[in-house]
Amino acid sequence: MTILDKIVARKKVEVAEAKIRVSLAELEGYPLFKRTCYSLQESAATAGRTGIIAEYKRASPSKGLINGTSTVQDVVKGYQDAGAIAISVLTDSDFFQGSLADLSAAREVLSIPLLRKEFIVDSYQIAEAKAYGADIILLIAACLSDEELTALAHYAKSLGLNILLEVHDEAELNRSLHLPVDAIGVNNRNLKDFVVTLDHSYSLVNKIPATVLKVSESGISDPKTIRELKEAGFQAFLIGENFMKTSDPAFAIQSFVKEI
Ligand SMILES: O=P(O)(O)OC[C@@H](O)[C@@H](O)c1c[nH]c2ccccc12
Repeated sequence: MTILDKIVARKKVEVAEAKIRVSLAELEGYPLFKRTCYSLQESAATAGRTGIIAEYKRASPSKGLINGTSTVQDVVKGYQDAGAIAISVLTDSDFFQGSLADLSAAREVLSIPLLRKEFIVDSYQIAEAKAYGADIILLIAACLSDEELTALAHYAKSLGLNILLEVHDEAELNRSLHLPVDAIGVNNRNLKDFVVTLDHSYSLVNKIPATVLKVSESGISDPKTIRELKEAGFQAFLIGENFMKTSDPAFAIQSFVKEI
């Protein structure tokens, strides 16, 4: 069993429990459920922004505890001030020490798109994302069938959410090309064995359609890498640990963007 299998198995139990606590009809009545989402593509095209999707990540299965002290609102405000095009907040608790409370706390202080970073296996989680203030959801091709991807993507679009579709290889990309997504992210980290290599980004970038935002995800720690990925055709860069591993992630992103 890979870590991804473990997370997905746990997720199905969590979702079943959540549905008992709060019905879909209740989620649809939450005040944030009605809000109009910010557009990720518009944010990326706004002058003065950096292309960085900056992530609030306390812990991860590959690194353990990354940052146990920096609070979500301080960090995401700092990311926004530094010119991030969007903010990613982990909401998984068991493996990443995140929560939906982190997501809605981030929403309170942000005026740029917010991504619910989650292992989505059920449309209920998409309704939750909307209800807690997300503008973007993540769909991970590695943990969804073609039928699931299609159904989840159409449901997210019906709620006005943006979709970041995550792939790791060409087969996953090919399965995703017909979906109504706003961005395609190439995860440089293999979620099955945690091996990180930027080769995935470089080999897939030209196969991603020009109509979607091209995102390179994970393992980025050097401003020079951003310049090279841009040169190769990427428009956005998902970065978590490199900022979160410092005692002041907001300061870390500010120094980083000066060099890109
Ligand atoms: O911390 P990093 O190496 O900068 O990576 C950030 C982000 O790409 C990573 O957290 C991530 C990418 N895809 C995911 C899917 C689930 C959980 C986490 C992720």
